[in-house]
Amino acid sequence: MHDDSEVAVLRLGHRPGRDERMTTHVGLTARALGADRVLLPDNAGQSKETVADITDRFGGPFGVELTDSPQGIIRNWEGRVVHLTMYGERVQDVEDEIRAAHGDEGQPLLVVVGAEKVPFDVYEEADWNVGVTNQPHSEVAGLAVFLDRLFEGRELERDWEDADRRVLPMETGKRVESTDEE
Ligand SMILES: C[S@@+](CC[C@H](N)C(=O)[O-])C[C@H]1O[C@@H](n2cnc3c(N)ncnc32)[C@H](O)[C@@H]1O
Repeated sequence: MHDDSEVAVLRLGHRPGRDERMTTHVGLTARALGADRVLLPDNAGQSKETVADITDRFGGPFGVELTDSPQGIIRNWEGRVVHLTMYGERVQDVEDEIRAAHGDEGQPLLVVVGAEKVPFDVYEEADWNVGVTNQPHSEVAGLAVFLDRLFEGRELERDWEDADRRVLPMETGKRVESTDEE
């Protein structure tokens, strides 16, 4: 989140058509909840465009990239790898250790989420396989809870740079203002 070492999110797998919204939402959630960038499979170009467009309008910094070798990213990652999976260790049991590696030791963190079945190699290559509950749900939900635990809520207070527009929080109604008004 720019006050610590890097946090990148890697989306493993993307079924064109079927996963379009989910892959986009992995990117948008990574951005909104404090990751520095998201890496998407190279067949997810439309999701990349949408995330880049939101970043242009609502601010950053946030990076979105395509990769033709998601598993290569994991193998070559210079830092620690967290794989989110319902089969993993309980997030509440390992979050301190992960936070210490990232925050105190300054290790860049790669957070991996799947789509369909995740190859077993990923379970072996990850430093932590982490379950946000051990119940089946979604990569977007798992990612959101994990990032909020990692940052201990600080991501909710962040400022956005180079935004064209900003939402004014309201009890009722919707108000979006142009940042040119300042
Ligand atoms: C539809 S699930 C696929 C589940 C599949 N059985 C597997 O783990 O290989 C898609 C992704 O959501 C995430 N996910 C689902 N449930 C989760 C949980 N309880 N904790 C953490 N991540 C979860 C994982 O990243 C998973 O790869």
